[in-house]
Amino acid sequence: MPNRNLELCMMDRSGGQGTRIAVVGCGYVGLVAAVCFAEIGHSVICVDNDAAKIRALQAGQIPIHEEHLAELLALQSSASLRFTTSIAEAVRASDAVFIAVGTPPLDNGHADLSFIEEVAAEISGAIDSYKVIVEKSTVPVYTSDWISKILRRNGVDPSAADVVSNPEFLREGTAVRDFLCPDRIIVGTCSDQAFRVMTSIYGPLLDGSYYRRRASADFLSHNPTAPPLVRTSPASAELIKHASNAFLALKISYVNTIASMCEIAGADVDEVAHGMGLDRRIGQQFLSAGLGYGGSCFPKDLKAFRSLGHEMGVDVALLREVERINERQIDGFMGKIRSIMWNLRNKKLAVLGLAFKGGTDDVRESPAIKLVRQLLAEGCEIVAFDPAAMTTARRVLPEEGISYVDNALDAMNDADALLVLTDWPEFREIDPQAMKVQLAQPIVFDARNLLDRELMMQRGFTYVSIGRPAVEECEEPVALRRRA
Ligand SMILES: NC(=O)C1=CN([C@@H]2O[C@H](COP(=O)(O)OP(=O)(O)OC[C@H]3O[C@@H](n4cnc5c(N)ncnc54)[C@H](O)[C@@H]3O)[C@@H](O)[C@H]2O)C=CC1
Ligand SMILES: O=C(O)[C@H]1O[C@H](OP(=O)(O)OP(=O)(O)OC[C@H]2O[C@@H](n3ccc(=O)[nH]c3=O)[C@H](O)[C@@H]2O)[C@H](O)[C@@H](O)[C@@H]1O
Repeated sequence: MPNRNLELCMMDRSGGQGTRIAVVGCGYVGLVAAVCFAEIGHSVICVDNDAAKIRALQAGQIPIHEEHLAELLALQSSASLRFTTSIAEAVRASDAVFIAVGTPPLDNGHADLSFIEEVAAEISGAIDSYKVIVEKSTVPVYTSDWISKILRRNGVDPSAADVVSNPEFLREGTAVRDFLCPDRIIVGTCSDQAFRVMTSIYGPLLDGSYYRRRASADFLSHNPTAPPLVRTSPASAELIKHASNAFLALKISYVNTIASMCEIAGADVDEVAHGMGLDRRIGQQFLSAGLGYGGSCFPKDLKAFRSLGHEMGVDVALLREVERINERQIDGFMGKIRSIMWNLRNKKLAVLGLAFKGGTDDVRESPAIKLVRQLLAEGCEIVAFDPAAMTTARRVLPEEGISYVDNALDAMNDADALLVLTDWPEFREIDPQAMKVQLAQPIVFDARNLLDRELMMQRGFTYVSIGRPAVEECEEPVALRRRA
């Protein structure tokens, strides 16, 4: 059967001109989207109301740590990608306007949509020809209806703009690859005209031409395949995004519950998760037990989704339980630290990892930051290292009781124990012998099951991880030192 979407997109791209795109919001999503749209052949203008950020971007500096973003930005010409603080200028210069501003949580759990409203109102004033307004930010169902209402209230003729929901599924740390090689592209719209513009924008991915052009690029996944484009109603598209994030969070809380059972049963959660994940209906991904999920999205999106369900009168106790399990992970890990270290006051602890996950400088809702705060409150002395998140961590952590060093081994120097809190792959490469030389006591708490448990056991460490039997040091009694 002919692929109608593909035909449409090939028709649209026959001139090879690309689409004129504006992206509002130069954050983790907006900036990645803007650079990637330019990379696949469009002419992009990216807007932010943070003038310092725009100045940095105009000078070729990337304000976030994201693999491959800088090299991709450097590949774009000033004609294919430019930056401005003016929404009006960007709207006039484009056919599609992507809104990628933040949607942080309000105190009551709902998403704060005031940035979206502000931007929609500003866009309205600049509409001078037909535009597709694309909701890229994660928003509750019916937000696209509200955006349409805002446009109309600000005098935009209904025939002059269509609002489309096109949720984003990229992950920080692998954002470029995720954006360019997505599992699916969701386009929620009732308008055929808007749908044609969207298929044209994603055309180079849908017809595979972009993958052929960049055949050996290391920022693409190995053997990328053209993603399916799924057309839905706007409401379904909005729900797909929230429901996907909630499901992934649910998987993590589920495996963390299984990890607690493994600890009591003397089983190994990594083995259990592997065995479960081989069932294709379950899958291997998002079954890593640990400190729980963090980041700028899962915690806030779960809250927003639950608040929405509650408002709809739907029983969302399942989602509350996912959150409760997640919140308990930090306390559970604190308990493990106490059970080995006894008193925490004046203990010197080396911390590896502050970001909410490996591969990013983002510390928003980072479980590592939450744990460090608790340790500091209990009187520990912390020496921390993170390959990318030290600057962002300094902004949110207290100044007292914590110092930062430039590499992992320096953090361990004379420490009573090592804590691995973020899954940076390079932490896996640290030589256990070198660790042992540095540490005052060979004690390791691995909150991400990153290190090789067998090896740690062979090398005589006291090694505590998640959902795996603890290895108690047995060569000599642990003589925990206290500092004055
Ligand atoms: N961070 C992630 O991995 C993902 C985030 N999302 C969603 O995308 C949205 C954006 O998230 P992030 O990029 O992480 O946020 P962010 O906070 O990194 O970036 C938002 C940007 O919007 C700018 N902004 C705010 N108000 C503005 C205005 N009136 N005019 C122009 N610029 C304005 C801010 O200055 C900031 O640079 C959120 O809804 C989030 O849930 C979706 C998928 C992945
Ligand atoms: O909406 C969003 O913002 C994004 O949220 C997540 O992406 P991200 O938050 O960047 O990172 P993830 O890789 O999903 O990790 C989230 C948290 O879960 C934790 N996690 C992840 C996987 C796992 O198996 N176990 C686990 O504890 C991570 O350490 C991290 O703290 C989703 O994976 C993206 O699809 C989505 O677009």
